[in-house]
Amino acid sequence: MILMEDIIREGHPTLRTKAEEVKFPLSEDDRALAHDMLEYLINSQDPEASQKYGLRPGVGLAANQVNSLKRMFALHLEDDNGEQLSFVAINPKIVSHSVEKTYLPSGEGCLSVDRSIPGFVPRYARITVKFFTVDGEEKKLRLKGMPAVAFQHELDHLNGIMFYDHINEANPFDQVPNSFPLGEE
Ligand SMILES: CC(C)(C)[C@H](NC(=O)Nc1cc(F)cc(F)c1)C(=O)N(CC(=O)NO)CC1CCCC1
Ligand SMILES: [Zn+2]
Repeated sequence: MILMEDIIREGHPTLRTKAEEVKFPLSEDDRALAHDMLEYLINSQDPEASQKYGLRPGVGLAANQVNSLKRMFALHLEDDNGEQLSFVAINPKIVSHSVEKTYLPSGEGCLSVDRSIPGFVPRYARITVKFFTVDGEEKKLRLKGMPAVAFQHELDHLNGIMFYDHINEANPFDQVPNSFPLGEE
């Protein structure tokens, strides 16, 4: 299982390296990695397991964060209707997006960043995404709200981008045009 010591922190070069497309059919190692990443999120959100293993509760985890340059990430979070989203996205892409942007009013954090960095992180408010499941099935989803923000945060990791790269240095709480805080659509 993945523990906090397996999650690399900012300064590690892999966080700034672009990950490579995964080939199908997945190797046993790739399947195991995909499983372990989702398992981390589930464990981290389970009070007993997170307490027992000292896991920081997370809603998303990208392969770069466990020092693997494979284009895959796991998401485990509830959507705006309280539906549980739980999947591993392989070779994910944003195929279209809204003009409007949104941002978490409390700013973003990251399992690979052990400090808090104030500021709004502009994200597309609505995205249409495509990715493959571990079994090679192509999925197409339309996301908004927290799932849309998390998908973009994780996809950034696969491209070596950190959330704070998007914060306006001069005015971290700058509200970019055509944007609204999450939850206040
Ligand atoms: C870094 C951490 C703060 C643990 C963050 N959790 C999180 O944002 N939880 C959360 C936020 C809400 F607004 C509502 C809610 F229900 C739960 C997280 O898991 N990540 C995952 C990560 O670091 N992936 O690489 C960072 C988030 C920033 C935006 C989306 C994911
Ligand atoms: Zn992150």
